Amino acid sequence: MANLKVYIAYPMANLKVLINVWEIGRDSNFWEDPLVFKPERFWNSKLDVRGQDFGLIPFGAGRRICPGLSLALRMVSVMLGSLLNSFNWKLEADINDPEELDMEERFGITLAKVQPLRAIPSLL
Ligand code: HEM
Repeated sequence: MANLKVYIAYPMANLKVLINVWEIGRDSNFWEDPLVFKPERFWNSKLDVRGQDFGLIPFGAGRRICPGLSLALRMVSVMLGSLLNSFNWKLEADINDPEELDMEERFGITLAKVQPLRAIPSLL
């Protein structure tokens, strides 16, 4: 289990707890090669993304867990599969090697890339 990275704030006497999900995802005590893009790490993984394993909580956890979780888990694979099956895709600026992608992150409440990822679809 990853160490929970917890921040506590006291705005107007209401206790707020913020969980640093960004840091959990980069914790080398929990993830092997945390900075390497390795989707196959999840192939035989028993991690439960439904708020049970705090090493991976894309939908949050507890009372305020995302209520759209079940819909999202079904729809993301359907949408992504449809897009991949319906079009040819290439990266903007004729980048052929994904290693050349600029993955720099912009600081904010939610994480964004400095250079947006632009993929161009063409008909099959
Ligand atoms: C891949 C897709 C999605 C991801 C990664 C995601 C992630 C999240 C996260 C991290 C939270 C905050 C949970 C917390 O505070 O602990 C949240 C809240 C919420 N999500 Fe999602 N979500 C997704 C899709 C959806 C969909 C499809 C719906 C609705 C159809 C939805 C509706 C909501 C609502 C209403 C909240 C606020 C819940 C509350 O504050 O009590 N989400 N979501």
